[in-house]
Amino acid sequence: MDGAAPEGPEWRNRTLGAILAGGQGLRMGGGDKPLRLLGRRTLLDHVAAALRPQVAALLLNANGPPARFAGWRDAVVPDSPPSQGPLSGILAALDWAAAHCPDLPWVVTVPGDTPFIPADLVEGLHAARMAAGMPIACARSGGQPHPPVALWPVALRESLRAALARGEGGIRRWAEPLGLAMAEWPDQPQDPFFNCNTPEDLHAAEARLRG
Ligand SMILES: Nc1nc2c(ncn2[C@@H]2O[C@H](COP(=O)(O)OP(=O)(O)OP(=O)(O)O)[C@@H](O)[C@H]2O)c(=O)[nH]1
Repeated sequence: MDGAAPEGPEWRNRTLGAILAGGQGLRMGGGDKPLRLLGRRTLLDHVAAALRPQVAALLLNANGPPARFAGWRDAVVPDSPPSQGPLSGILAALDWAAAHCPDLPWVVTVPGDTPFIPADLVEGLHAARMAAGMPIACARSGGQPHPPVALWPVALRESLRAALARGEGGIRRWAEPLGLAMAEWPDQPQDPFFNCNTPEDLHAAEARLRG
């Protein structure tokens, strides 16, 4: 899809990271879930610290006034309305990559509430889609897929736009017919894709952080 396949760390130079923070966070009590504190840092800071070394550039997909992310040093990119869940954020990231980063044909998305993502996430997703000969790769742990944690070719953005225009909002409903490879990580002793949906999840993550 993107010509010759670079090896190993070179994927970093071909991939944009996008942190998805466009949801309402209702189970957490509403507001910006990624701005909740986990230890001394926000969830967003944890995700960014883990993802930034793996990508050439980073953006934050969030809706509403960007001023609340005042400390965020990279782009804040809203959905193109109407928002239809995480796929709208994925499309916003693909469009931003096409407009601003012509050298980056790939986007990796990670939700802003998933603070323990693996250090080899981007490499593992590229390896999985190449091994399967498929255009998209999604993270899986303990047999459980995590569709918002995935690798997307920028070239698929018109297909995604058309799916959203048809009102097809599910990630797997759109991605599976195109070819969705699974990249597996162990979920033991701890799941790297644990996400914080509720205050109780946040307490569990704090206990995990303390070791
Ligand atoms: N861009 C965008 N992202 C969304 C939207 N809805 C959910 N997401 C993102 O999709 C991922 C998974 O979302 P959930 O945790 O299920 O939803 P949430 O709105 O964050 O939380 P709840 O309201 O508690 O369900 C998170 O990264 C969300 O930020 C949306 O309408 N637009």
